[in-house]
Parts: sequence; C-alpha cells; structure tokens
Amino acid sequence: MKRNSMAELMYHNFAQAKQALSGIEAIDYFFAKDVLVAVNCEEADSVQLFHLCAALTQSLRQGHVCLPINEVASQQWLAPERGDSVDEQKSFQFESFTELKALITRLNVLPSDNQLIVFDKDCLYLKRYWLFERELQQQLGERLTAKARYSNVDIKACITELFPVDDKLKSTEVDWQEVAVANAINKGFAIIAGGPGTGKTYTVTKLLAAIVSLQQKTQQAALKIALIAPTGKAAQRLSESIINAKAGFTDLVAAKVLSAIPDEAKTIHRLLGVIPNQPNFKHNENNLLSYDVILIDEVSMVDLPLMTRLFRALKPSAQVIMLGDADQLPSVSAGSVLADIAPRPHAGYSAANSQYLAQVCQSYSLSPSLSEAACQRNSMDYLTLLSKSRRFDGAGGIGLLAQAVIAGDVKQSWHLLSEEHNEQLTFEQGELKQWLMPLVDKYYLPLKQCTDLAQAFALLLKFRILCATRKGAQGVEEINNFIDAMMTGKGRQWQQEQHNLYHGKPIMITENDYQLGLYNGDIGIVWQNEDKQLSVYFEQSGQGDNAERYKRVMPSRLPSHESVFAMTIHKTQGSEFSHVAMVLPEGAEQSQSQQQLLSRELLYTGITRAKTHLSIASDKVTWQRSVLAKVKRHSQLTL
Ligand SMILES: Nc1ncnc2c1ncn2[C@@H]1O[C@H](COP(=O)(O)OP(=O)(O)OP(=O)(O)O)[C@@H](O)[C@H]1O
Repeated sequence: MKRNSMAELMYHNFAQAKQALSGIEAIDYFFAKDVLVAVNCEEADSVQLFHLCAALTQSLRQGHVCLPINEVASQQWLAPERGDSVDEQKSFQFESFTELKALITRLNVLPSDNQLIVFDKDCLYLKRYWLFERELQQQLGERLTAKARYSNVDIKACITELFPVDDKLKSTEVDWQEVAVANAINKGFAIIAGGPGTGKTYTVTKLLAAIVSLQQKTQQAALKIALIAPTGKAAQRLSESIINAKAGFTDLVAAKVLSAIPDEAKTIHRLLGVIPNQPNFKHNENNLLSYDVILIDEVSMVDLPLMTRLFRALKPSAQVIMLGDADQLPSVSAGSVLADIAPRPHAGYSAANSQYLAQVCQSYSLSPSLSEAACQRNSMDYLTLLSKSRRFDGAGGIGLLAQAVIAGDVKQSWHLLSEEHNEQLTFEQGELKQWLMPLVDKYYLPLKQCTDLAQAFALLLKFRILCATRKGAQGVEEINNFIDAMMTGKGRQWQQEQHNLYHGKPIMITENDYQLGLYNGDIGIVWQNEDKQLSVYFEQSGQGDNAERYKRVMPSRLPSHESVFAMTIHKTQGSEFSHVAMVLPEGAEQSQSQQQLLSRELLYTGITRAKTHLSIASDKVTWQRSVLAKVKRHSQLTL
C-alpha cells in the first residue's frame, strides 16, 4: 500500500478527511484538529498525532477509557473489511511503537491545566477520563485503608447468629456467603460479585443486618443507609429482593434491626440529584451526601464518569458495598469499572485477612491452599466471589450454558444448545416468525384482554424477546413491527398508522424526561380506562396501592418511545424474565458493526436474564464467533 504523503493527510476540512479515511467521524476530526492547534509540534509529528487523537476519540466511542499506543502502532488504522471493495487507501499507516512513543515523549504531553490529552504508562487519554480514572482509584484506595470499626469478638458473635451451623449437616465446604459478610463488614469498601442467583442480595441483606446490629449495640446514632442501582428497573428489582430477603430473616434477625434496613432503592442519578441537561449533580464534593452506608447493585452497568461522580459525593467515612456480576456486558459508556477491580480468578487474600476470616467465620479455615493464596502480593481482600447458584440447579441447562459461554467453550456450549436435550433450553431452527408466533399468542396477546394493571405488569415479566441488534431481519425493530401487526391484527399496514397505541401495548421510553420523571429504559403499558381514554402507566419502585404504584402519563405527553416486545440485550441488563427468547443475527447477514457487537459477554448477559426457560435462535457460525469474542475495554484502573 502506498504510504500517505504528509500533504494528503493535512485535510482541509472534515469532508476531505472522510474521503481519505473510511469510518472517521466528525468528533474524531475536530478533536484531533483542536489538539494540533493546542500542541506545538513539527509538521512531521503532526500527521501521526492527528491520527492518534482521532483514534483516541474513536476508542472512547467504543467504550475504552484510553488508547494503549501498542493497539495502533504499525497498524493500518480504519482499514476496510477484508474482501470489501472500499478503496484500500482509505486508511492510515501508524508508525511503530518505538516511534510513536518517541513522538509523544517529544511532545511532552503532561497533565497541565490546559492540556487536552495525557500520556500515561504508554496509554493516550483524553485528560477528562485520565482525571476520572485517577480520582476513582484514589477514592477506592482511601476507603481500603479505612480503620476497622468493630472488634473481631463482636463480629464473630454476630456472624455466628446470622449463619447458624446445623451440627447434623456440618459441611467441610467454605460458605462464601458467610465469608462475604465477614469480609465486608469491617472495611470501608467491599465487593460481593457473582453470577445470577448466587445470593448476592440475600448475603448483603445479612451484611446490612450485621452492620445495623453492631451499630445498635454500640448505641451510636442510627446509620443512614442508601440502596442504589444504575437504572430504574434495577432499583426496583433490588427493592423487591431486599424486601423478600428481610421477610425470610424474621426468625434470625431482631425486628428493630430489620426495620432499620430500608426497603426502597433508588437510581444513582436520583440519589445524586440530576440537574437537567448538565453532566454534574446537585450532590458533589461541595455538597456531600449524608449516608453512612451505600449499597450499589448491578455495578457492571455503571460507567467510569458516573462512578467517579458518585464517590466524589460520598463522605470519606461512608462504607461502600458493591454488588455485581463482572461477566456481564460492561457499561454502555466508557469503562468497565467492575471487571477492572473484580478480576477473575481471585488473586487470593493477604495473610492478615485470611487469619481474620478464619477467626470470625465458622466455615473458613486456613487450609494449606488458602494460606498459599494468602501469600499473594496482589491480594484482593476487598473482594468475595460467590459462585454457587441458588436459582439454577447445577444440572439446569441455563446455568450450564452460561458457564460454558463465559468460559469461551465453543464446543460444549454449542453441544448444550443444539444437541443435548434439556428442559430449560430450546434450540429454535425454523423460520423466525413461525416459531415466535406461538410465543406471542401465549405471552403477549393476553395483554390485550387483561383488565388488571398489576396482572398486566406481571405478565410482562413472564417473557421477553432479546436481540443482539436493532436493525436487520433478526433485529428489535423488525420483530417489534411484526408483533405490533399481530397484536392489532392489521398486518403490515399498521406501520402507516399515526396513532399506534392500543390497550395492552408495552412501550419503552428512549430518552430522559426530567420533568415527567421518565427515563431512558422505563417500561410502561398503554391502558384504556373506564372513560375509554388511553393512558400509559409506569410502575414506580416501592410498595403501595395502585394510586402510588403507577405513574399515569397521557399519550400526548410521552417522550420518545418504542414497542418493547423485543429489546436489545444491552438494554435488558438488570432485568429478568421467566422465559427469554434470544435471537442472534444470521452469519451471512452480519455487517462489521454487528459482528463487533457479538461477544461471549453479550450471550452470557442474554442467557442469564432467563429464570426458567430459554429459547435461542442462532446459526453455528454466529454462535462460534460470539463465544470466541471477549469484550476488552482498555483502562488502567486497578486496586
Ligand atoms: N444461603 C441460602 N439459603 C437459602 N436460599 C438462598 C440462599 N442464598 C440465596 N438464596 C435464595 O436464592 C435466590 C437468589 O438469591 P438472590 O436474589 O440473593 O441472588 P442474587 O445473586 O442477588 O441474584 P440476581 O442475579 O437476581 O441479582 C433467592 O430466592 C434467595 O432467597
């Protein structure tokens, strides 16, 4: 390939850059231009720098926090797909790693106030993201060194009460739920991570009970506890799970302790206080939240800027507990905070932490293998992994398939799906609409006849179609159109109608409306009231009678929305359904951007949304491609 000459690369405007580079976007071009203006460099360096900066903004769009220069060094950037007829010269050739590094060193890109980019440990950052990453790392580090609050004797007494050992059933297995409580109780920051149904909420409710009970014993002021999650749906599920767990502990935990654990969870945005159209919140470093204990659920969905802003608004003494599943898809925006700080396999506990756990837990002893792990220098004392699913039994197809997929085991996962008979799994091979029709009849058509709103919302939790993509024959839009047509019995002319709302139709909001209090991802049901008028109802978190439980919105006031018979796997994070039908795009039809979406984390997230039954439609090529692709987000956040 001909190396681009310098003159060709100094594009006069975006249109020229677009002509020369397939796939460059306006933001890449204008940002790179701004950096060139701000940084004083030789013309020869400016060519490489321009493209490095454009590659940096492109990688941010893909969810990375930074651009390790070895990712682009000696590479052809924006190279067209193989076999594509696009002009081969529509790409750019980067210099070698050594030359790029020397160039950046010459530029001396240090984090001064007016710098747009920062170079740190061979990675190029937008300065804002470098600052976020450093601030979060510092916040977490400070909490890790927080002083222990309670004595080991008190902790042991409390844990013995919460995890009574049945002498007859005495087991030699470590009870990791017990370890998780002991491990988090005395730390300023802790993570309890595990797959679906491994008892994270069950365990954290015991942890909160232990913290409250120790606090009550010391007769200090009552603790202010906040339960939070990244989305409204996840907050609602957290509230329900905490309420259920508390109800199951009435014999084990004193009523005054249970009543001090809140029932209602809110979104992180609500806790911080949204200022419409601004990225900053009412609560920040100058207006700290007054909470003493913060429980954050579904942490895999929280991006780096939001997590940093949350920590910024917490009192230094606040105890932070994170729950999540690091195998799920990372956040939509930049970062993979949970996967970064809760890597698998666990690196082991320090000797001091192991000794502490052996002292306060009944099921944990310093076995030779554990003490070996305890010698690890990079210990992860703040992290407990739960792996035993309490929801899926070990032989259940959903759990086995999830494990095989996340382990990257193409052969086993394809065998489980396509050959092994398992009552939890159905492998769908027929024409998409043919096999979807009976499922629509069974789960969605009853919504049209339903006259009880609570029942309609309960029906909606029974089934959902999950797609990898929005576009294409197996995408969300096509499937929603098809089901809307089935629901109205109007065939495809339905699409031409303007007023496409009807009784029983489920919709999802696709933009934030702060005035109405409706947010991207909120799900409502269109409902015909006694006056024959259509309204749309949205469930609100917390309990209460119908008047409080549902928010009513007139159709004319609805922010932008779409049908939600089918939704993307990305949007479904934090939700669960009894039966899930997962539809993957066909191999032959996939564009490069669709292929980039497919990953084992995407499959795992979709699979683990199903509680009792999972139907999957996929061809072998797509399945293999997805299981082999692992999401990698570049960042340097570590603990
Ligand atoms: N040690 C236990 N003994 C009995 N039941 C348990 C135990 N741990 C968890 N469970 C039950 O298993 C189910 C799943 O637990 P829980 O909801 O806490 O899991 P989770 O990891 O929070 O799941 P999710 O994926 O929904 O976030 C609940 O019904 C819970 O009561």
